[in-house]
Amino acid sequence: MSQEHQDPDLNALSSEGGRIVAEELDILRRIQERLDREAQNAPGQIEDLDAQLIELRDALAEAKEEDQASLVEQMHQVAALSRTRGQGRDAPVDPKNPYFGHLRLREAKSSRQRDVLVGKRTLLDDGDGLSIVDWRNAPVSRLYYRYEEDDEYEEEFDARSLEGTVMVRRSVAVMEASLRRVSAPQGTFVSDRRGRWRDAVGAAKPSLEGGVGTAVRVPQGQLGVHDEDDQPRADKHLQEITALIDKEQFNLITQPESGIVLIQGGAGSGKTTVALHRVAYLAYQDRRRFAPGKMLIMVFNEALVEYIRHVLPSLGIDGVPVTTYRKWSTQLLRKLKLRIPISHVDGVPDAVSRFKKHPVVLRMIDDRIGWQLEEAEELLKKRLGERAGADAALAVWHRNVDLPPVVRAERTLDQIKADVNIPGATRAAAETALRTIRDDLRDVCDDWLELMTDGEALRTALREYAPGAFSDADTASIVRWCAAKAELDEEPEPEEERDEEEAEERGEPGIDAEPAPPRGEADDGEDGEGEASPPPRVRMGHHTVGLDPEDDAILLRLLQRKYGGLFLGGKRFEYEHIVIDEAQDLAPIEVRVLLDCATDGQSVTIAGDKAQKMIFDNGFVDWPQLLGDAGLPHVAIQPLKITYRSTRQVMELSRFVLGPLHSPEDALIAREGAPVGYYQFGDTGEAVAFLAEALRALMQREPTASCALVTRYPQQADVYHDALRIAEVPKLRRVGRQDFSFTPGIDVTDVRQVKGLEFDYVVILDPTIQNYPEVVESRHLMHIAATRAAHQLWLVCSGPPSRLIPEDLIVASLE
Ligand SMILES: Nc1ncnc2c1ncn2[C@@H]1O[C@H](COP(=O)(O)OP(=O)(O)OP(=O)(O)O)[C@@H](O)[C@H]1O
Repeated sequence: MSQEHQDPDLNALSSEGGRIVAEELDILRRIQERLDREAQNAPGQIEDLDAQLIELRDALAEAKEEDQASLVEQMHQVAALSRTRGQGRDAPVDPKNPYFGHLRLREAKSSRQRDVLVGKRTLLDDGDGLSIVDWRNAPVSRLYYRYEEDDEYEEEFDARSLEGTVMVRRSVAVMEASLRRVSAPQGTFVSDRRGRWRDAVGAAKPSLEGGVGTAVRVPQGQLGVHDEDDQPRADKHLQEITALIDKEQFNLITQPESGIVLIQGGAGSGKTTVALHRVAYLAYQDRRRFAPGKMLIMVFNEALVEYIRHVLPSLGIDGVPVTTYRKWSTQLLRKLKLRIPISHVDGVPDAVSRFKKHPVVLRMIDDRIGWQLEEAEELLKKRLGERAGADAALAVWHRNVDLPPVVRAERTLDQIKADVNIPGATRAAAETALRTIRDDLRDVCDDWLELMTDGEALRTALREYAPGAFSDADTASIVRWCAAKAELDEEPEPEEERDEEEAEERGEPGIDAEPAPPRGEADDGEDGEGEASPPPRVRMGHHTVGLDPEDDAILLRLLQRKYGGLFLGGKRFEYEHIVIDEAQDLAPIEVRVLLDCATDGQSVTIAGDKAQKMIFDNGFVDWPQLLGDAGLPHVAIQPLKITYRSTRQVMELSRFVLGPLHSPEDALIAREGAPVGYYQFGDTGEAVAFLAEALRALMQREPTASCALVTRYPQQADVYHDALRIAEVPKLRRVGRQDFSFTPGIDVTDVRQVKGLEFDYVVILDPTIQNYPEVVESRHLMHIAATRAAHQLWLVCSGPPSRLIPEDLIVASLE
């Protein structure tokens, strides 16, 4: 593997720069020679890691104290390597891009120096003092992410403390086997393709000290800030940026595996990136527990599914399902085979949707279960009457108080059946009562119907639990809409028809799982009933009744509360880790359902930003309140403070747009960039002419750029798209249904489509007073649109401008 075709030319560097780059070139050469050697000598041969471990352990037993720490660390690496072996994750180090970080450590006890490189795979030290550690191998990589050059470090390795000094800490970029950039505290040095090195002045990386450097100079009216040598990357999916992870991000990624980690941060601060790295980190720590199929990444919309999915393989977590709540809940409910057909109706009135997402529903469910249990007990007492042994039978029921209701009924039934001390007649009476109780408790469809259709109970709950949240008109609309579902006709339909219909609903061939008897339901044979036959499907006249989309979570929650979890094929349906991205847009009940799908220990990562709310009827106000409503009042919030995506200029505008919704105490840390452009026109035609020219020029100058033209409403996007197409703007796409291609070009879309995504350039079309009035919703929406821009933002307005736009920006444009 040769480093460069030509010898590197370091003449343009200072002597210190030259020394640093020469050192890095030498290290890369040594690593590449070793990889070459290993590839030639032992293709496919796997080191005997166990033997190495034993050898190291023996050496440790005899080692002098000053040598122990480094032996322990080596053991750690070998152990890590052997853990990942055979899992398809032991791919060799990629010689084209073997590592991205370099540490030189001097150990306190031995004063010995070693070079530790940080990459995506492990390469053990073969005696020349050079090794590569996997970034996920936390005790070692922590030194890289947490310490600066010249820092003294002290870290625990397997209960031993490792102390020393970080002599060198540099990040390096190796591309196609060539060293192209070295960032050190002394400076950043870059090389062109021909190996000519120079100092990079004003590196663009923002830091906590504040984004320094000068704004990019772009001629007025020109869209695009890149020159020929510095084109944006062509793949517009979320990038793998492990090399760039900062200390705070790393701390979040490496939080202990159990418990909830809440990642809050402004737009573009890396929340999604951190959440995905955390998944990769966990998978590395315990590959069996955190196997891809046992984790779940829940995102806001289909575009985000697509945006994120591509980065999973490079993080080593290919195969982790990425989905949206709606898709997940619908598929799950279908698999659970309730007697309600799981198909959704549109056009739910706003008040109904708001009600069904409101935490009041969680309270209503709890209340209902509470009085169901009271009624159950009454029934049991009544049936037992004054019989001998009635108290003993009741005591069994009481003993099981902590069990989920259905399980409680079943367990009590089983125990009483087996209890020979209770007289036979009493047992028989208890059994009959408990079967009735159990069957009543099991039927969550009934629960759902009654919860949603009992007008009086609804009114009382709204009054009591959400005073002021719903007007009388809202309440009337909720009761009316829900009551329509009370007219359900419970005629069972013929078996055949049901199967056909179900297959049609799914739009996919068979669902693998058998009808899932929730726990305890199947093993009931002894009492002569066997498995319950599926209850009748609910139909209204001849039409199958559709659920409101919000009903999914209600049904799932009912199942969880009744059965103590969701059960498929007799097995608990749960995940070892769940990521919830954009959590501010989920309802507390949805979050609650997800949290209860996590295994014990609740390993969950929640990411979100309250400034990027898009769903305004879910009752979200703030994290403590969401988590409190979802039953988790005490989760620490660790905000990310650095903006990586957008420039300071974009962020300043975005904060202005947020107005009172933005906390002024948050410092703005972002790199410098081009000024935000505001262009005012008399009508759309004029705006289109101006835009067409700018966009044609952009695509010619920067063919790999991505640009989003964002309107407030879809119809407006149609108008602009058609006009720009006629004006022959190249690579123009109308994106209306989340179907972004994540390739260079111009996407004309509306603001609701772009959430969570990133574009090189964003143009907000017609930020007028009508489109963005001074209300909370517009503030959030315009903020989301603006913060999608990585490099430059324009506002192109053909009407009276919104008050959310700073006055001086508008005035300046007129001068
Ligand atoms: N430490 C970092 N160094 C450089 N770039 C970073 C860093 N962390 C994140 N980024 C980049 O910043 C951009 C935004 O990241 P990401 O989408 O994860 O942020 P987010 O907080 O989820 O954004 P939003 O809330 O706006 O959707 C991405 O391009 C990502 O690669």
